[in-house]
Formats: sequence, structure tokens, C-alpha cells
Amino acid sequence: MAKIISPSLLSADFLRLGDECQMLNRSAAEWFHLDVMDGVFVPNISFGMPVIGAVRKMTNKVLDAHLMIVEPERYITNFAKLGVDFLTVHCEATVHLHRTLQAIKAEGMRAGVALNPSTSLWAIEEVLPEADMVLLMSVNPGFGGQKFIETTIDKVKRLRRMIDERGLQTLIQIDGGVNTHNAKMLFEAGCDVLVAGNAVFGSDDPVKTIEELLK
Ligand SMILES: O=C(CO)[C@@H](O)[C@H](O)COP(=O)(O)O
Ligand SMILES: [Fe+2]
Repeated sequence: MAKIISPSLLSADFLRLGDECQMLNRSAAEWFHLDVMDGVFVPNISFGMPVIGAVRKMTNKVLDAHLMIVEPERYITNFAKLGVDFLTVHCEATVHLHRTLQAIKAEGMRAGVALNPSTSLWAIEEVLPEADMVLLMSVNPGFGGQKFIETTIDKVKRLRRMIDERGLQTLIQIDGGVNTHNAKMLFEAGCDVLVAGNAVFGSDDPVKTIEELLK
């Protein structure tokens, strides 16, 4: 199992985005998490292609884009051209999920599928072999800095079993309310990738916080 931290740039200081990227480049974080919101799928609007293109110029690390937009299949080619590595779509936002995951991989990216806290794991059972990663939301999507929903821990354990029983290599990512208090327990429950926004960028020493999340 992998053990990766993907800091969410949603909580970064956008006026100092270049410095924030350089700080992450120096850190133990292997991925950059990029939250794209359209104001329709979620009640918030974040950033899109120009910002992701700028971040791509600042790092060689893995760009992990989390699309909180309706009909994400419309923009798969755009994100591929920007150099995104993992493209994650919500199963609630695309009607033909199987086709969408295949289209992401056809563009040379790794395909992720995200589930809202209220969505059952059975929603993705049939497409599990097509997914390189499953993102479990541990808050309702749309905002950083929310409280971790505790029932997600059991969901992680059940997803771990589903993946292992099928002999798959699918990564499990958890997103929302992750901090230095719950990180260890989340890795132990079976997560491969922890997204952390507020815990990293809201701390006095983000580089040290990333190391603590990994401990
Ligand atoms: O996708 C989202 C929110 O919708 C996340 O990636 C948040 O940005 C994580 O922030 P924290 O909960 O860690 O502050
Ligand atoms: Fe996210």
C-alpha cells in the first residue's frame, strides 16, 4: 500500500501561489491536489485551467485534479493537455461513468472516481476495475476546513476489502477534514493517499505538518 500526502491548494495563499508550490516541492508531499468547482455540482467556485497550467510550470510532482463539476467528460482533453496526472470525477456528476473513466485513460491520464459522503460504495462496484483511484469524500464537497465525518472510516475499511478481494491495485484517497490527529488511523484503515488542505496551509510550518501526517 502507498502512503502519500496530497496537499489541497484550495487552502493556499493564492497571492503567493508560486511560493506555496516551491514550499511543497521542498516537502515530503508527493502529489498536489487541485480542487476544481463549478458552482453547480457544489455551492462554490474555485479555479480552473489557467491556474492548473501555472501550477504545472512550478512542479514535476503528481498533479491530482479533483473535478467537482457537472458532466466532467466535457473537459477531459483540456486537463490532459495541461499535464494533469490523475483526473478524478464524481460518480454523481457523470451519467456514463464507465465511458468517462475510459476516456480519461485514453488521454494518457490515470482515472479516479469520487463519492460524496451519502453515496454508497455499490455505486462504483461495477467500474472498480476501470478506476486507478477511488476518492472518498469525508466532508460534503465544496469547501476546505470542514469537520471530518467519522463514518467514513468504516467506508474506507469496506472499500479496502472490496479492492483486495478483487485483487485490484486501485488506490484509496480520502479528502476532507484530514489532520495530524486522524492521519495515522486513516492510513491504518487502508487509505493510500490523504488530501489535506487546512491542516497543511493553516499550520505555522506546513513542511513539518506534512512530515507529521506521514508519521
Ligand atoms: O475537495 C475538497 C473540498 O470539496 C477538499 O480537497 C478540501 O480542499 C480539503 O480541505 P480540508 O478539509 O483538508 O481543509
Ligand atoms: Fe478535493
